[in-house]
Amino acid sequence: MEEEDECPELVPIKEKPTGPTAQIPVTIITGYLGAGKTTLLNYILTEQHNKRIAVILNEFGEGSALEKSLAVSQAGELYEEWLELRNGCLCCSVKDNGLKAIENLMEKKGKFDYILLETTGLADPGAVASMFWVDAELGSDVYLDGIVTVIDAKYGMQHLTEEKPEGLINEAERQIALADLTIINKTDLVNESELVELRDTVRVDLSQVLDLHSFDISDGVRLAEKLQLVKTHKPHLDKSMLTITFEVPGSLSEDLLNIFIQNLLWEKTFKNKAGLAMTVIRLKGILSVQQKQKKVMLQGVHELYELDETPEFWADHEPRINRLVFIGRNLDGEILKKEFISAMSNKDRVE
Ligand SMILES: Nc1nc2c(ncn2[C@@H]2O[C@H](COP(=O)(O)OP(=O)(O)OP(=O)(O)O)[C@@H](O)[C@H]2O)c(=O)[nH]1
Repeated sequence: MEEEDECPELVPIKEKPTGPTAQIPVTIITGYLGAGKTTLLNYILTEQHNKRIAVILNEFGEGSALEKSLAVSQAGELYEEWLELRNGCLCCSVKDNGLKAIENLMEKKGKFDYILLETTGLADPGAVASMFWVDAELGSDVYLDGIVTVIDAKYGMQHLTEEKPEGLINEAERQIALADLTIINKTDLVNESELVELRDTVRVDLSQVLDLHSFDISDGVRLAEKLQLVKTHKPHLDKSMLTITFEVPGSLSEDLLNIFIQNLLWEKTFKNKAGLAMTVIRLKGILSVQQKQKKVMLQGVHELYELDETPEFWADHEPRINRLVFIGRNLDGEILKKEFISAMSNKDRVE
């Protein structure tokens, strides 16, 4: 056949096979803390009915168990299987585990049409992506299809322009620089000129990597080299960013809860032992609120927060336990927990 004449007889292993043995595309979904990655995932999972989609989460540090349950309670049965990639911080050492997790998943559940991998808000997607090209050499079942970066229209500029301490990279910037596709989310929270400003900034950022993409096409440079070009030797974790989680039993007064959250997010009233104000960038919780039969979800991003009843009832004998996750700077878990308990017992005591 004519086509066969044109093809070399031996197909290199890195060529994508087609047909039933085709590799499974992996899309990395990245974006800063609270940008809307999970919201996007839920949307994709709801929209795509005829595909088997596996979702893999790489959550940050100790918060993983709770974050997992938060996502599950949002998406219900859509998720076929949960994988907690142990190290939390994928960008450092989860490399092997990440692929292993995918392989285990496929072993257990059969092949998927698509894999979505949500990184943590503080991840360097370059490190996540690199695990796929390393494995591509070994003839993996999966290949990296693209990196999608979700940007928060309201806080994206702030994240991008944040001055990092010497030697640290700005995660938000890197997430955008490595994106194949950027999605500006939460446009309802900004006006037209704020949106234009962000769009222009992101475009400028993108132009810095457009060369890499074109290089990619003209010279057949693969992702490996592309990543090499944008590789940084700087340490990529901002150690001042901490995750605090704690649990407090009882049912909370909604009024006192609002006061506590506002003091924390708006007034920045609480200080750590060094006297520095605790700054929370991301806040999540599953709470028991007085007079509410259903679990209440707390979601906070910088100064914005919402308390929403979930569809899930507290079971009859289920202990009412409030679980909270705080991600931010200058946080002290002990002090924060003490402040929380004290704020909640201010008037209506925590039962
Ligand atoms: N106003 C508004 N809020 C949104 C939109 N998309 C998401 N949110 C809210 O933003 C908050 C964070 O959304 P998530 O999807 O959990 O963000 P995330 O990027 O997965 O968060 P992390 O994984 O913790 O980094 C939630 O309270 C969402 O309801 C939007 O388009 N408009």
